[in-house]
Amino acid sequence: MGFVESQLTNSGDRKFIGRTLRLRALGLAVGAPAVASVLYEIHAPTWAWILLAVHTLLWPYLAWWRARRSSDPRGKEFGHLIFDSAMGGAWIAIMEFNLVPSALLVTMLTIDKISAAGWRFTARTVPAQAITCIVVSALLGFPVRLESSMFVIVASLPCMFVYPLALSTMTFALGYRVSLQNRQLQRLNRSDALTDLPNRRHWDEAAASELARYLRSRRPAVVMMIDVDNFKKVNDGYGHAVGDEVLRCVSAALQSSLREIDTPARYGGDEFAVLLTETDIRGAREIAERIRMRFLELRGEAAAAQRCTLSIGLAAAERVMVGVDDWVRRADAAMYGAKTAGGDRVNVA
Ligand SMILES: Nc1nc2c(ncn2[C@@H]2O[C@H](COP(=O)(O)OP(=O)(O)OP(=O)(O)O)[C@@H](O)[C@H]2O)c(=O)[nH]1
Repeated sequence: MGFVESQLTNSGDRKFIGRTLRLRALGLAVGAPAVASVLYEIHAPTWAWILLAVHTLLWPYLAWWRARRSSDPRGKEFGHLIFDSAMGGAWIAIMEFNLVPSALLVTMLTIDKISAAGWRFTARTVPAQAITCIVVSALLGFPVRLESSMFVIVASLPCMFVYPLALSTMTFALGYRVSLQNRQLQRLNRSDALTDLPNRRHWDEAAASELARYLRSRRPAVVMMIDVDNFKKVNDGYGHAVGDEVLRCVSAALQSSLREIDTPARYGGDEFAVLLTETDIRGAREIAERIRMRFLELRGEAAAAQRCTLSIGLAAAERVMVGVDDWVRRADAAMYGAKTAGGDRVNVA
């Protein structure tokens, strides 16, 4: 497993465990009064009270400690969830199947498992719950008292309200976090890490829809291809880090010279592309000159020493174009024209 994957898995594990541990502590805190009210009514023996105290106060911390120490915390926590179900079964038997708290316990334990690991895992916990319930009930002589007094119902109220509210709040927070992460991933997928400009894939999509719009409405649009002159010399003479800085300068020159509606992109290596919407060639030439001059101001000493400049080619959208490739090819040819004429200039297809 790679470093990034293992980091993701670790952080996913931590979140999963944090969530199940919080739910366990809360479930036990709100469930304990309901169980205690039944123990009080049936004059339960001391061992039952001690078990309730240990289970409520110590078990959440013990589970947390065991999960933290384990090399497979997620697997450990799945084991703890099965133990929770088993204990649920034991408490139902000890409470002599008192209707309201028993039903609440089964419901809480079931939704808890479904939200943590889905139906398949939940089904696996059922035998544990059923077996402990039967065994403990048999040990106690199968006592059954199905009804619930008002006292027990009132003691069960926190469990009825607090737990579902907490669970739905946590589920919402989880969904919200996932949607934020998805948006972030989408953004990363569409941008270039070095320059923070859109990447080629994003730009190609934008150019394709702009060309379709031009063919329908005839509203002008221009593609600008930009290549850095003598870039290799900066890389070779000063190292890639300085080369990277020059590429960031191109990005800064673009961002400070373009309008909101234009789409710049890192097209690859030291080549950049810009989609200028609602712009004719005359306007595009002005913008290109602005970018060229701005880069000269920003480029830094190393780039200046190596005469690092911009060669820019422009091509307006035309009816004969069959696709974006055609459009880019023309702008590229214009850009090479600028380069062969000495660089540091703007050339129109
Ligand atoms: N620092 C840096 N260099 C890169 C990156 N991507 C590509 N390059 C380098 O950019 C250079 C581009 O090569 P050329 O286009 O031949 O360089 P040039 O000196 O500008 O050549 P002309 O365009 O003919 O002027 C290569 O040396 C690549 O290794 C990058 O992300 N960072």
